[in-house]
This record gives sequence, C-alpha cells and structure tokens, in this order.
Amino acid sequence: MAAGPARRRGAVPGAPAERGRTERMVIAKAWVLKKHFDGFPQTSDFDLKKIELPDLKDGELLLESVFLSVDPYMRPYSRRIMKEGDIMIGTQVARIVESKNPAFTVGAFVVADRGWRTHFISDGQGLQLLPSSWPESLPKSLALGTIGMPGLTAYFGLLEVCKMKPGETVLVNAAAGAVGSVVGQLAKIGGCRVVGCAGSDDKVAYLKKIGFDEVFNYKTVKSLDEALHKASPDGYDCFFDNVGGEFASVAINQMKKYGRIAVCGAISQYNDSVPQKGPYVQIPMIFKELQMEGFLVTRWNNRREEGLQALLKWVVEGKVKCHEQVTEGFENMPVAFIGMLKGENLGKAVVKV
Ligand SMILES: NC(=O)C1=CN([C@@H]2O[C@H](COP(=O)(O)OP(=O)(O)OC[C@H]3O[C@@H](n4cnc5c(N)ncnc54)[C@H](OP(=O)(O)O)[C@@H]3O)[C@@H](O)[C@H]2O)C=CC1
Ligand SMILES: CCCCCCC/C=C/C=O
Repeated sequence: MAAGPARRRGAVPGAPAERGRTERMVIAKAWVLKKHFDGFPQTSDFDLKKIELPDLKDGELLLESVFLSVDPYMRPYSRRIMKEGDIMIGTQVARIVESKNPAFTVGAFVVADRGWRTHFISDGQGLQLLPSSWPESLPKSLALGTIGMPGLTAYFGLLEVCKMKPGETVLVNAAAGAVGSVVGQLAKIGGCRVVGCAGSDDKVAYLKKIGFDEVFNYKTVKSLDEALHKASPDGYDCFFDNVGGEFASVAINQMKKYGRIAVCGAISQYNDSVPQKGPYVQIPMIFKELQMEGFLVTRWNNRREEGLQALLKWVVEGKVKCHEQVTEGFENMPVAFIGMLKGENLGKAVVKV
C-alpha cells in the first residue's frame, strides 16, 4: 500500500456497539432513511435505531460489522429501491462472532450486503468470504474498495466497456476516488497514457504520485475544454466517465474518432432535484463514430473471482496502490456518506465501527 488509511479529522471515535447481553442477546444499531433525500443529503434525513436480535437458530450465524462502505450509488438507489423507514442499503466487512452453521467458522471475515447496521444474523446466503490468499497484513477494508466492488468496476469497465489497448490515451474523472484511482492504475498496467481530473490539489498530487501521466484540478482550471486539450492534444481513445453532466458534455468533444466512453457514474447529477439539460451527445457521437455504453458492475458477477484475484495480485505486488479515507465510528455513517458526496475523500471512503 502506498499510504496508510487517512483518519477523518474531527471524527468522534465510535463507542463500542451496545451489547445488552442476557445470555446471547445482542442489540444492533442501524441507520434508517428517515426521509427521502431532497437535493443534497442532510444528517437529519437519517435516524439511528436499536434492534434486539433474536437467538440463533440452527444454520444461522451472528456477524458484527467491522468496516462499512459509503458509496455514491446509495444516493440514486435510495429513491429507486428504498422506502422511508428502511435500513440504509450498503455493504460491510463483517466478522463471524457466533455460528450454528458448519460452513462458517467463528472469526472468519466476509463481505455482506446487509446495510448500515452493526450486527446481523444470516443463514449464510450471499456472504462472500474474503479470498483465501488474502495476506494477514492487508487491511480487510480493501474488500470494500480496490479489492471489492469499486475495483471490479474499474477492471470490467476498462477491459470490457472501454476495451483499452496499449498505446491508447484514457481519460478518467473523479480520478482520486475509489473507482477512478484504480481505473488510472490499471490503464497504466495496460500500457495506456492516463489523464485524470480531481477536485483538489492534494488529490492531484496523489494521482501524480501513483503514476498518472497528466492530472489537473477541474475546479481551478480556467477552461475545462482547454485543460483537456492541453493534457492530450490528440484527444482521447477512452473516457471512463464517473461524473456525467457538464464534464461529460465538454469531454465528448475531445474524443478521437472511434473513441469509447464507459458511462460508469453520474455523480454530478445524483443530487439534482431538477434534471440538468443538454448539450446533447448525438452530433459528436455521429461525426466521431463513438461508442458510449452504460454499465453496472453486477453484469460480471459470474467473473467476480477472476477480477478479485487479479486486483489482489496487483495490490500485493505493489503495482496498484490503495488509499482509504477512514471515518471512525458507526455513529458517523451519515457524516462519512455526505462527506464522500462532497468530495472530502481521497481514495475509498469507509467507516470503521
Ligand atoms: N456503474 C457501476 O457499476 C458503478 C458506478 N459507480 C460510480 O462511479 C463513480 C465513482 O464512484 P466511487 O469511486 O465509489 O466514488 P469516489 O470515491 O470517487 O467518491 C466520489 C467522488 O466524486 C467526486 N464528485 C462529487 N461530486 C461531484 C461533482 N458534482 N462533479 C464532479 N465530481 C464530483 C468527488 O471527487 P472530486 O473531489 O474529484 O470532485 C468525490 O470524491 C460514481 O459516479 C458512482 O456512482 C461506482 C461503482 C459501480
Ligand atoms: C450491493 C452492491 C451493489 C453494487 C451496485 C453498484 C452499482 C453502482 C451504480 C452506480 O453507482
């Protein structure tokens, strides 16, 4: 790893999860969506609840979350799949603390998809054990980032959607984030020239350190169009778009003929109450004969192991560097989520319970 985890300044260390134990009674804490987000999420949109967990039945296990992920998709998905009062969606690295299921050993770590909660009971379905070759020295939180869903998004988006080839020029925005930082490093491994854009000078410095060829702060350049042109006067073969909106509208005009655009995310639009209007993509698409493809990482669920093994190997070999923005304390989940949407994270934003 290039750098150790960054601790959010001013974060309140989390109190240990409450265990009102009589025999095995566990009281889980969970964050629920109190009110659907309207514009930018507010801490008042969330409520912290306590849930008493029942005793384990045969075949079940009790898990405690150790790290939880805060991801941009939670913002648009909340409207699509959640109702007010639901526990916030999300994934965690969790440790098995009790097991009445012979397939799962106490002490093992898994990636689970059980939302913003400190403890939960599972029958084992859907739990993903960390790869057996995971080195003891490697932070398990990386299973939510570089060696997890965001890393897989970079891997499949570049290989299968951008179809990058050695010698090509790749553009990626939100480049210092969980997906973008992996996109740039994989593109370098693949023999490409990489241009990245990020929203602070610290992020720009980090991207240079991990091998990006050209980087700029999109918030301080006078003209995005000029900055993109200066970074690659011949244009771009591949554009891995994490941002959408105005950035994408400008960048599309700098694509080379037959360029490929992987539409991965549109974070600049997730908090809009009123949808943004054009410019529209058709004219550059036609005259540059571009391919533009939206994708969800889940399309390659059947190749998850392949992707994770490749990412783990590159991380262990030091070819892919990782940075994490660790917020301490389950109580700070909403703060960490909102901070990530504001761009406060360098690398993957996670919460340590
Ligand atoms: N299609 C798929 O399957 C998946 C898609 N995604 C998408 O990939 C993108 C990146 O996700 P992830 O790496 O997890 O998140 P990041 O770790 O990159 O965190 C989000 C970053 O987005 C940037 N950002 C926030 N608001 C804006 C804005 N208005 N304009 C430009 N940049 C902004 C900020 O960086 P900065 O300081 O540079 O502005 C912020 O740090 C998201 O759009 C997400 O939805 C993620 C996973 C899977
Ligand atoms: C349970 C994890 C689901 C991950 C799906 C990620 C799709 C992301 C889309 C946009 O951010």
